[in-house]
Amino acid sequence: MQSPTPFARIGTRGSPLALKQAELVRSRLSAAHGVDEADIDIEVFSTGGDRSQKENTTLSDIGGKGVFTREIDDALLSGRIDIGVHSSKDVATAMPAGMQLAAFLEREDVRDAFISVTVKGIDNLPQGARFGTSSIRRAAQALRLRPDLQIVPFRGNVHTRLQKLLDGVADATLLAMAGLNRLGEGHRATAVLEPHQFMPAPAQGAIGLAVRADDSRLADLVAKLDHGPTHAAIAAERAMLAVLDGSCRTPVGALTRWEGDRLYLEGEILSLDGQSSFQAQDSGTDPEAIGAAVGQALLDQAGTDWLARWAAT
Ligand SMILES: NCc1[nH]cc(CCC(=O)O)c1CC(=O)O
Repeated sequence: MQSPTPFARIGTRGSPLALKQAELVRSRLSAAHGVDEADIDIEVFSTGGDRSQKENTTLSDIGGKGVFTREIDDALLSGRIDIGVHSSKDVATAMPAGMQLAAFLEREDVRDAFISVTVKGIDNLPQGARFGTSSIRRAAQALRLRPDLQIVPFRGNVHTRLQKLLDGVADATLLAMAGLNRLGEGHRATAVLEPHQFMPAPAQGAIGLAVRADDSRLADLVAKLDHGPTHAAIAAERAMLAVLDGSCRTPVGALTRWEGDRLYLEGEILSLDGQSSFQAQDSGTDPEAIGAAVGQALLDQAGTDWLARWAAT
């Protein structure tokens, strides 16, 4: 039911995971501000990333930056909605002028899950097994351990991918634990992967709230939902990604942890076949500075022409 004068209008994609996340944000907003959930509208948008799901395209094919957010960004900037709810890992580092990721809910499990209906782990896959993923990061990480694997394109929402496994389209896949948990499907994980071997995507597992940069009412509204440690970690990971071009054409992993007040960031870039990789790490108290330093250290090792040599075309 659309309220005539909603307290806030939330914009989201329409996948089951995106809707769950939007509903979570609505319930948090309602609790934080003492308003009825019925006074918070959820508006669903189809993004370019959603429309290309049926094709055998990788995310780098469909243009990368902003492909899962553009329609929601436009609605935010035009004032049709007040808050864009995103999986932060799908948000390009270069955001449109006039908007910002202002708040982050507490992060879910950052790790990737290995899922198979036939084997217990990646080591148990038979020679030349079909590994379903359209993520160049996950493909590179899997190929690093198992260069014999045959990577097969695997798109669609979480349930579609789980069904494809049951249908035998691939022998195994990787999915974010965060998405599985939010959908109540965490039990589908065959194994949770060690996050240094399978470093998560920068900002994986964190719901981000985008608002218009000039709107202080909205900034205050979402500030109550912000989880400080998550916000700082995402800032560091995204700052690292920004130095590394910020596109999804290159396999990039990031992992943060706290030791007291000190934030540690580890970063990794891989060649598409996973046979070359570079790692760097730094720590400190300024998230943006840590991220920039790790990104630069990775670039220094890989050489300035790394993107041309390693990027998906
Ligand atoms: N690109 C799709 C996407 N975007 C965010 C998540 C998972 C949830 C999250 O990272 O917050 C997923 C699915 C997946 O990678 O398994």
